[in-house]
Amino acid sequence: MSQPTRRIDTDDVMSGSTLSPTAPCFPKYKSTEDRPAPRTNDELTPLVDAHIAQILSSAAEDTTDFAPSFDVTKPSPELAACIDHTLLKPDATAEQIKVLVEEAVKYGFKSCCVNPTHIPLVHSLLSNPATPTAGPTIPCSVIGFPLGASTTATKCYEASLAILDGARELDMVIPVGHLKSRDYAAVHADIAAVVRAASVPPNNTPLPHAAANPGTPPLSMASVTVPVKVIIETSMLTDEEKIAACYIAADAGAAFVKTSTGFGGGGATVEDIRLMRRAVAHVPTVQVKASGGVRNFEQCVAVIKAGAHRVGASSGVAIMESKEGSGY
Ligand SMILES: O=C[C@H](O)COP(=O)(O)O
Repeated sequence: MSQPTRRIDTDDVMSGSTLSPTAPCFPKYKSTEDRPAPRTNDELTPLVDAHIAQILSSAAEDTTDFAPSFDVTKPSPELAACIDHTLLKPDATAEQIKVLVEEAVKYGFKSCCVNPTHIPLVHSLLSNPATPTAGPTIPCSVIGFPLGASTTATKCYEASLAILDGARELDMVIPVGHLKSRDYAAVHADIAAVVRAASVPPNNTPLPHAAANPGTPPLSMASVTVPVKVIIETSMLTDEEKIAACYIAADAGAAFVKTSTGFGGGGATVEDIRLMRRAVAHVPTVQVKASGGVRNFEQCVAVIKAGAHRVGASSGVAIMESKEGSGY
């Protein structure tokens, strides 16, 4: 069943016509031609079904390991650069977020992945000249987390604010129920809208609250395109639904498909990573992120060999230090 037409359209939020005066910072399209055409269920369903059939028909052949471009026999800076150092618990304190940032800087993790409310703190700590930097760690914000069940317009607003606060990657959760209802158009529209919100054109005016946060990046001076990782919550899906979600995410402009929130009763498995890698292989720019339950070095290497380009983990330090003689 298709979702009914919304009273407040996502594009109204994005164009600032609904939420003025705070919304003018949101992306504006120069013309209607700039907007990607929405996908309909009539259009998407046969494409998704054909993709499911194709991927499942050859799944048994898929046992090959990936050969990462770096040595995975021991922890290394290259491994650290694949890890999103994550703290998403609802009771995370500012002190714990500071420790997360210190650890990320020490090991050179790719990002600090936090809830949006902590992005200003993470950004200001990472951009503080007094913080010694071991690597290019960036702030990463989750969106619609952990249920994915907020409206598309809400996710867009949350994404835009997170970017203004300094987020440079976004991990959004899909509307899982819509996927399971086979309302692929609703899932596609949800992802595509957040991807558009994450592409901020030049000459945007920062929100007043952003201006009040020291260290807020000068979005008014430059455009920024923030990669969007799409969390499909594999623990709730059949293999067919995982493939459908990956196909839709890739079509809607995702940079990554990501397994799990870590709050949905399951996490990353080698089998799911192999399946997701294959399900997005037709769009070579789309990568795979393993997250949820990756607790040590061996598990981390296993998902990387299965095809994960990125690993999200609250156990980043244990991953780097759990191997005997790791040197960390
Ligand atoms: O998105 C990342 C996950 O929340 C991390 O889950 P984890 O705590 O099991 O490592």
